[in-house]
Amino acid sequence: MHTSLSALTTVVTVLAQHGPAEVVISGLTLDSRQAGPGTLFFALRGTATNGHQFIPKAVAQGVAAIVCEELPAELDPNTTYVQVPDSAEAMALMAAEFYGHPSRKLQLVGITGTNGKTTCATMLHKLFRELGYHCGLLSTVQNQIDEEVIPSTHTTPDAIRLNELLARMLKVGCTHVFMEVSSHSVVQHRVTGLHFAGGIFTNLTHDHLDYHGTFDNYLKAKKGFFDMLPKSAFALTNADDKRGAVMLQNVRGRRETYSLRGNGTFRGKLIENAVHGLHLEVDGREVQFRLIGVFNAYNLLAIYGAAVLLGEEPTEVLTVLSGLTSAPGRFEPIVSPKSRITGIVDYAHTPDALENVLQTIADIRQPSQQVITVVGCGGNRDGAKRPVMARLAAELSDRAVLTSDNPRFEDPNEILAQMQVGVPAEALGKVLTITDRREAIKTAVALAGPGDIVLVAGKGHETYQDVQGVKSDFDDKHVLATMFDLLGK
Ligand SMILES: CC(=O)N[C@H]1[C@@H](OP(=O)(O)OP(=O)(O)OC[C@H]2O[C@@H](n3ccc(=O)[nH]c3=O)[C@H](O)[C@@H]2O)O[C@H](CO)[C@@H](O)[C@@H]1O[C@H](C)C(=O)N[C@@H](C)C(=O)N[C@H](CCC(=O)O)C(=O)O
Ligand SMILES: Nc1ncnc2c1ncn2[C@@H]1O[C@H](COP(=O)(O)OP(=O)(O)OP(=O)(O)O)[C@@H](O)[C@H]1O
Ligand SMILES: N[C@H](CCC[C@H](N)C(=O)O)C(=O)O
Ligand SMILES: [Mg+2]
Repeated sequence: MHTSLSALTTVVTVLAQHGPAEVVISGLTLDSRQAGPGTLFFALRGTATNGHQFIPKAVAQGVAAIVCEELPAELDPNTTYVQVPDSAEAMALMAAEFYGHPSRKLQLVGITGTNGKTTCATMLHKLFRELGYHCGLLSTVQNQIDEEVIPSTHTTPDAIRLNELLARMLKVGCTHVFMEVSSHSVVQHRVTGLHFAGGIFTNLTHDHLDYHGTFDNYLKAKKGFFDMLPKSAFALTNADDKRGAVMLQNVRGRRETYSLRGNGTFRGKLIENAVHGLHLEVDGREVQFRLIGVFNAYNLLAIYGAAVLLGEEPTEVLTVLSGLTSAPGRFEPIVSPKSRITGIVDYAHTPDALENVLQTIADIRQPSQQVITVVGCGGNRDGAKRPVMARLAAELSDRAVLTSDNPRFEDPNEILAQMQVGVPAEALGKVLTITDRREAIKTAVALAGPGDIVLVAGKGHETYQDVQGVKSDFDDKHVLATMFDLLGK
């Protein structure tokens, strides 16, 4: 792929330009370590470091051009420098142009919200595959082109990777793409310049306050996605969420809502939430689904609403949707062979998700079943979640084992100390703290009697534990199965 630099600079505000005017660009990068001859290097102001300091390195590696906010004191005469007001924004706009605006030729649907993005995106992808379409998926668990799996490193990729993936999807004949839009991606301009056919809002609760500073900023980031939807797009929001209505304020897209309380465009009514699945009435039709939990009733309504807004036939959508399972690591059961202990692996890593999952278990359990919860909180992430999640685990379970979940560059025992602060005095007796996650799961399984429930929360589909930047193999599902076996359960 080749484009002239001048074709790319037409889509951004250029404050100043130095060096050769006519340059051929054969690739884009935001990382000097990937920069080489023919590439256009974007110097981004990061949170850990400043990409501008790597400009000399990129020049030494022979890049064709540089986009930056500040020009270096010394300019290399053979390199073109383009000064812009915002490198991240320019990168997104230029990446969309470089890859030929694939989003304009696809039905691109973005999903934002604190919880439920992966569930909705993955199930929409499965649904549209079953309906006979070629389609793409961009999600926390993995990216997909039809059934081809492309590993993902972020919930929402950076703007270059994003446009590159969309272009690949378009090239192989995809018509629809379902993607998660994280709050980080909105603030960092990863989705700027994309053309969406629709946006979905799931809910907004506590997460990522370390990054956004305040809840209001977090809301603004999510709202920023709805604000960029074009007039032709649908803006589908959860009418039952406190922030659902805010998301629709002043949007250009068509305003649509879903609700379990009877006041949405798409209406659901909960008939039964049982261990074998949800029984719902959706727009007057009774349907049995395989997913469990009231929170999943919301996800199912959002998926159904989006599919109908994309032009699909409601009855057909419900028929297919009723047979689908959720995304990997979302309320995934694994039953021990002898003692029939139900292990549940779930990606609940926010207070709201943990509360919902524990409430769901409370709704479907038999009185004789004890609930034992294993949970930790990630390092280098929002610290304010820690005491709240420990409190919820202690209050809503019969026993809780607090443990580690990707400590990253933090001391795991310090994270655990912050969690313990949240455990109410009267619940201290039922809470254990075991730093090693494998030992914690083993202890929970050892504590479980026949028929009991062991919830292992926080990591879901993840297959690693990140300690000091080193990711070692760790899979909650696998560890649970191993412990069932080891302990003869
Ligand atoms: C906090 C955050 O979002 N950070 C993202 C951000 O990195 P950063 O701002 O820290 O970058 P930096 O390390 O300061 O570097 C600044 C610039 O210098 C460049 N650089 C750096 C070193 C070098 O030798 N040469 C060089 O050119 C870097 O490539 C970068 O362009 O930009 C990078 C490039 O796009 C991302 O990879 C990185 O994601 C980090 C790894 C991350 O963990 N992000 C998480 C928090 C995240 O984005 N999560 C969301 C939401 C999760 C969810 O709830 O689902 C997601 O969408 O995944
Ligand atoms: N609609 C919902 N409301 C509240 N909690 C939910 C909802 N859907 C899923 N959850 C809970 O949140 C967890 C994460 O769900 P999911 O992966 O779909 O969310 P996400 O928004 O993609 O998360 P992330 O921000 O990590 O990408 C699930 O394992 C479940 O515990
Ligand atoms: N997308 C979320 C995932 C958190 C998952 C949890 N296992 C952790 O590592 O904190 C984040 O990056 O904050
Ligand atoms: Mg996700």
